[in-house]
Amino acid sequence: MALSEERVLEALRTVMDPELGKDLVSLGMVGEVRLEGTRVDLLIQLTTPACPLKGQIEADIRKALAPLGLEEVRVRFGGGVKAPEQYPIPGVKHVVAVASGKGGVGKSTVAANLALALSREGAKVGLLDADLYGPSQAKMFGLEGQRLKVDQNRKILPLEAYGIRVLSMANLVPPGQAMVWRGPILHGTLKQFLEEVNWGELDYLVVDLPPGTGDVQLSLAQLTKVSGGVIVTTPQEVALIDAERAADMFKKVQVPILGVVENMSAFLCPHCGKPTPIFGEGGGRRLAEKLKARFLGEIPLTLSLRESGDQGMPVVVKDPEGLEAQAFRKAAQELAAALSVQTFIALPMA
Ligand SMILES: Nc1ncnc2c1ncn2[C@@H]1O[C@H](COP(=O)(O)OP(=O)(O)OP(=O)(O)O)[C@@H](O)[C@H]1O
Repeated sequence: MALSEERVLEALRTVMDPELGKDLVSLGMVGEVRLEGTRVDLLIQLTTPACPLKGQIEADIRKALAPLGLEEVRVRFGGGVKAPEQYPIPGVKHVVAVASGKGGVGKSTVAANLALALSREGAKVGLLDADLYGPSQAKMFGLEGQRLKVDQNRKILPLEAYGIRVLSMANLVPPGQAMVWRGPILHGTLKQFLEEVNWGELDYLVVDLPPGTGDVQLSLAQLTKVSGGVIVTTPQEVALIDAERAADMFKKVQVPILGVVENMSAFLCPHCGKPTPIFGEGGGRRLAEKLKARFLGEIPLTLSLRESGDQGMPVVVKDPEGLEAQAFRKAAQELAAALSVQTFIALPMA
């Protein structure tokens, strides 16, 4: 049988997306097939630009096309499969809310580094610091004291740092000014952050929520479609109980839980590298099992992580090859995978 683009497509129907368990053609991932003689050029649109399985997909494509006897197979990847739903913030494909039950478990640190790790995987990312009571992202990104500007349509422009867009309440009010938020004002402020900001085109808008299960969580879910929530906890029993409450809150407002990140899993000694499980072991994984959610990974407790946050350069940027950055990269890939599963499997296809 002569070579044709149809035959190539037929062969691609046998290649499954490993996470989604459906073939590339039915998922709408085959963007372009260009056959010139015995060479073929393919554009594969990934369901998420931070797809951890590119390598495997490419290998499976090559295997499926081998019987056609092509001389050359070129595979390019894009990040543009259209999600089967329209999202209400213009240009923003996914809103991912990061929550914790208890304060001080490192939620903001995890949100910042996850956002940066997603961006390093090739995604366009924004970070909204919705921790209105104690905004810390401006400091974490070295953006303290910078004022926000507006565009020609009078929309707020987020600040840029390390390749992502960051918006924090800390850039709207003078440092040290006490903030008293009452329900309606808080709701209005969050609404403004979501609707009157020129976020541009984003694959992910990561929202750093205040700790606990309060008004902001509720407002966020009312104001926009949240694709999913991430729960940050330490392995400690008390933190786990509160984390479960944060998860319950997501369920109440119908936000699917994408996964659990365990922070401060074990202290890594900066001298000998020996791990010490200061807050216990395995709690995050157990919580994920209980919630029937994905365990996104463990982030160690290290001096370098604490210092990098205080210095205004998160560890994923400061030491991209270090153990901490690797842990965040893995968690970001798991998160991206969880999000494509829930976008393309849980929701009906368009
Ligand atoms: N894995 C870690 N290793 C070392 N230090 C960490 C780690 N995670 C967070 N920290 C440090 O712990 C402190 C609290 O972290 P962070 O502000 O991220 O917590 P939070 O849960 O967002 O707090 P809040 O409840 O105030 O919003 C910070 O000084 C941060 O640098």
